[in-house]
Amino acid sequence: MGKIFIEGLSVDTLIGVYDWERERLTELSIDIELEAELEKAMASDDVMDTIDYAKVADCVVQVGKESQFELLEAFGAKVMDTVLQQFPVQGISIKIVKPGILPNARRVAVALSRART
Ligand SMILES: Nc1nc2c(c(=O)[nH]1)N=C([C@H](O)[C@@H](O)CO)CN2
Repeated sequence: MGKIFIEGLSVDTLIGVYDWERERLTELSIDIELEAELEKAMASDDVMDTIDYAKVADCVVQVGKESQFELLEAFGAKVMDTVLQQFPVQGISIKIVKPGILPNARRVAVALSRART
């Protein structure tokens, strides 16, 4: 078993509770941690034997393009379910950062995780 990380992935999506947030896209920054079996790729040196992090990143960007959630929590659930569906990972943890949304905080974030059942 091993881990693959994608850090600071920029994802534009329609998200937010308030009317003004639903008039434009918001740029989120997402950290992703994937738990996966990496022994085969360690031996073969072949990208076909691992989780291609470029494909995971494209998948998450696409989820952002297609979704219109109010809450970071609901968006995060969709991201995790989609990655678990499309890639042979054992588990996924994500941190979704929404910068500059509160006047008195640099950023807000939620951290979520799911394991394959
Ligand atoms: N736990 C959460 N709280 C809030 C969220 C959220 O996604 N999760 N979102 C909002 C608004 O959309 C925020 O971006 C602006 O205040 C408020 N609280």
